[in-house]
Amino acid sequence: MGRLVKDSGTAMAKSEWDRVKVRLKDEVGDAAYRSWLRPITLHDMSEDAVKLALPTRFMRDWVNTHYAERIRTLWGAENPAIRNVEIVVEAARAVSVAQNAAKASVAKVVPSPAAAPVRAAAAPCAPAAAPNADNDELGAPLDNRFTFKNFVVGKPNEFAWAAARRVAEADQVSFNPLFLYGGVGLGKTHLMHAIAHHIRERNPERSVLYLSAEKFMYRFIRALRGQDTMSFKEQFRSVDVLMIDDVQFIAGKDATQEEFFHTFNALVDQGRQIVISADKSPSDLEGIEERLRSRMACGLVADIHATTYELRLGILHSKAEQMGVLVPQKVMEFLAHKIISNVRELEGALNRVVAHSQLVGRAITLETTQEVLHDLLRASDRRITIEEIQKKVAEHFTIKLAEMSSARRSRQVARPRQIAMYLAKQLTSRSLPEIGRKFGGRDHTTVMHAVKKVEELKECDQNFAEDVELLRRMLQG
Ligand SMILES: Nc1ncnc2c1ncn2[C@@H]1O[C@H](COP(=O)(O)OP(=O)(O)OP(=O)(O)O)[C@@H](O)[C@H]1O
Repeated sequence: MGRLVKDSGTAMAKSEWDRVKVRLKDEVGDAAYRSWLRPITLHDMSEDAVKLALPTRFMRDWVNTHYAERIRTLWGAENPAIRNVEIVVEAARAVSVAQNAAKASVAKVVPSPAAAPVRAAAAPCAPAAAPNADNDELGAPLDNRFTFKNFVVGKPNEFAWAAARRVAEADQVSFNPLFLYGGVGLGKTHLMHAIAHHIRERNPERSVLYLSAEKFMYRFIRALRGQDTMSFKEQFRSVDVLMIDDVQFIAGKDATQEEFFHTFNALVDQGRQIVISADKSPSDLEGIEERLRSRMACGLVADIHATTYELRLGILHSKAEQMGVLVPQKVMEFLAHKIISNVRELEGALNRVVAHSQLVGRAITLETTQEVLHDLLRASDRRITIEEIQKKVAEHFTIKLAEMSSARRSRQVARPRQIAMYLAKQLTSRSLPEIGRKFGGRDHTTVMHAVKKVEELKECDQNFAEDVELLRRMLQG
């Protein structure tokens, strides 16, 4: 790449890129834009070439195959001097975005999905924890995968993530304590481990102690039994950073709370950092003494919200890349639509699909995914009815609802009917014969044909694909 253009050039490139993005969004539609094009960043630019960056190799390859030509043409129209548009993987993006965001403000909005590391293949069901010897005695082992690099940032978790980074990067105590809370499986433990890893890497002489509240209690009870509370106190009060996960566990455990309260105060007084996680905010923690609750709330309280579709998709890309497997975009979108409960389940679903494909030696497709996750999908099915689907599709194409069951075969009604059958297969747990019966008593092979036809059309006709995607979104609320 030639000479780098300086500030004014960069600003110009940015506005050109903004305009190209608007055109692209118009052309490819909202869903594809959000999945593939919005995460692109302008990496750098010379007089005749532009370098764009994406956070994962998978995304880079996808964009290269499907959109690069169009980007080149549109950029050429904006600025004829640009002859070459290159797309690269920028794995470090999460860190730099992270650092900037943490510096600027803990609440700063960052794009999602964030960068994922490019790593060699790993078994889909790799053991969770790789014990970290120096923490083994008193604390709990850290999971080597739970790093900032592997944490995908999106709207629901950006505040907690930025606060965690701030604590991990600060040389002095910033917020004390940092209190992270959120529902099950949304990444609290991941962020806690990431803080511990980061501090240890940057500053190996700082002693970081990470453990669950449950383990804290057991160690305390053991010390009481062994009449060795002095050394217990000493051990806990001499660390630089104390991290207690799932503090809700000590609800109702008065003696443990009392001890924790004193440990907490002793550490804060000495200017040591404390990080706590829980499933609820301090004020909502039942069974925890008021004085402890107010202590826990007096630093920074940051919550992690339920995931969004975009975050789930970003996490799936990141996890697939970490495993070194190629998962079709259709399957990722399907999973991101369907497995909405939490990240742990989403990850579990992806692991199952990948493990199945590797074990039976079959490619991952939408069909195999639906088969493998049959039980999970049924449970998470939001009970969209076939009647609702028929109604919505009929309204969308302005045909009569009765045409869904009629024998008419003209394209004008047959195509919407096929789309409705396809959506019924995708969004409900009804079998093909059941679907057929709801569409005027048609045979299951007709439904199968409709599903296949719609998939083919989605592949080759972008507008059609957008239409179907739009309907799906409307139905899923
Ligand atoms: N933003 C994210 N990016 C990547 N992985 C994530 C993210 N959020 C959660 N995960 C993954 O989801 C799984 C569950 O996360 P974690 O154990 O941190 O949840 P938790 O909030 O501590 O749950 P619990 O309340 O059950 O303790 C982990 O494998 C973690 O790596």
